[in-house]
Amino acid sequence: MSKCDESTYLGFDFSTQQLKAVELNSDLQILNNAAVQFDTDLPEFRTMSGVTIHKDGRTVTAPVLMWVKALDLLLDRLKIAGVDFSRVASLSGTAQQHGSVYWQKGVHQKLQSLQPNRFLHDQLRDAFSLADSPIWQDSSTTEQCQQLENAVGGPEKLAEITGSRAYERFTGSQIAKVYQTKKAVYNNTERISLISSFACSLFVGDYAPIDYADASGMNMMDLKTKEWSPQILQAVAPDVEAKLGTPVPSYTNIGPVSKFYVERFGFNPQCRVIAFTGDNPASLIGMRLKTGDIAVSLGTSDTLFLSLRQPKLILEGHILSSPIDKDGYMALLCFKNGSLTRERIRDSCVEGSWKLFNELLNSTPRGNFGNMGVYYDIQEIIPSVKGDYRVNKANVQLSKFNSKEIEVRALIEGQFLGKRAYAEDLGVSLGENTRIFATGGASNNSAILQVLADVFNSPVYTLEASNSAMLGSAYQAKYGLVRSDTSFAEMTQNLPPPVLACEPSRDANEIYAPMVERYRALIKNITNQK
Ligand SMILES: O=C(CO)[C@@H](O)[C@H](O)CF
Repeated sequence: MSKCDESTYLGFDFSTQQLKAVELNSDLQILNNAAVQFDTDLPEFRTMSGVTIHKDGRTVTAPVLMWVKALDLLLDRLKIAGVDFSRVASLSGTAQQHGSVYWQKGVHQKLQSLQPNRFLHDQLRDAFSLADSPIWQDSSTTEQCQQLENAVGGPEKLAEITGSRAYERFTGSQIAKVYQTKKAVYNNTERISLISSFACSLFVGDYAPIDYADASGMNMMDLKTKEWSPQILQAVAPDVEAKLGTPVPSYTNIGPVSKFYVERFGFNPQCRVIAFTGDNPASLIGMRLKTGDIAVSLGTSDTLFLSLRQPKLILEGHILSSPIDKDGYMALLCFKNGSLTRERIRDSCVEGSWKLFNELLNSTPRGNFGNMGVYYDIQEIIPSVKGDYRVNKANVQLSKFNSKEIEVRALIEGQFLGKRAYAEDLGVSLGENTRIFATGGASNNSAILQVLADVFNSPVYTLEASNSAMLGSAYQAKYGLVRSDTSFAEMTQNLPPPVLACEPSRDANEIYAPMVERYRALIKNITNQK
């Protein structure tokens, strides 16, 4: 640690299942961290894996007050972990993307005058016109998606303007649904935040702006002008622009931390709050991706993303504004059925033991004797399919495999075959210099990483910590302060290089290249069956 600079930096990650934070020193080394698990630490909100799936099976929400109460808890846990808040020079954060928070009329003044002797959740109990926020697992807005695409002239046009065709979880359709089905709520709302800018607002004690990268996941911002598209605003709901505020670059220095934190936790009044962003953009920061590298995040959602110099028109997946270069971009593929699906198959095959899961995975050959499976607990994004589907080497559909080890390998190979198929559709071409960077909870599982390396026929690297989104938000906290005289590359040049976790087997491509084509045929067959 450089002797002279005792400053520290905080990064907060409001993810689907937990709220966590990390403290870094001025050399970006990890000093402390803490976490709050929503289901177990805040059982009064009765969530399952941090969310509430409604009776229709498509509406998925999370209680806003749960996130507020989690922050009260987390700050106390950070203090117990040894964080000296007076040393924090700046903080930033990240959150699950697309979710929206609806602030009640008249709350602005309360947000600016929070009392240090009371919990945040106690003071903000009545701050939200919608108690249960729609989140990224929601798929109930198909009708509103259709309306958005019709308003601009079709899916390609919407993708050209915003970086994505209409997606059910994207905020534009979600706001439109609130306006159409809960008009009183909409009319009683003075500000609409993303979960990232809502969290940032809690720290600045004011409505924080939405950043470019997370705004790219709303189907509302013009990716080129970085302004809300007037055509789309009109199609979403009346007067919505006044409720959104103006988007800002993701590294924007928003302002000082609010008095509430200075007086309640001893933060330095000079501590700056840097704009919060979405978890995938933050993960791109945390992984310090170079052009050509591919990131695979294995979390509640699985995502695949990469840096782009220029946007491109795609209909499966998303182009977002880069979180560290306002003229750069990132491509993102998101798969809803990630860790929870892996846990379901683990529980059904080996009663919850990852050790046994890995033994079964390692006991089966690459290619799984030609067996292949796709497993979608909830409506998947790409492909738009729900349910489990299995085929044998003759591509005959089976209701089940006759062994657990076949099932385990079919799950993991199927998840990665899908990622490779859609990445190649995106224009990714796997070559001898391709590096896969793995992050997220499952990136700690070497058996799973070996399958990733084999399916992509590329070496897999991991980083110091598996939570790259949280780390990335802490890097952004410092970058937002120093960027006027230090590039991001210079700021992070002394961080440990990525670690080679595993390399592809020699026969990987001859096994998996044909399986990618069989995967495409299986998906086509399933979607035709629907
Ligand atoms: O919907 C997603 C990205 O488009 C997910 O990765 C969420 O951000 C997970 F929180």
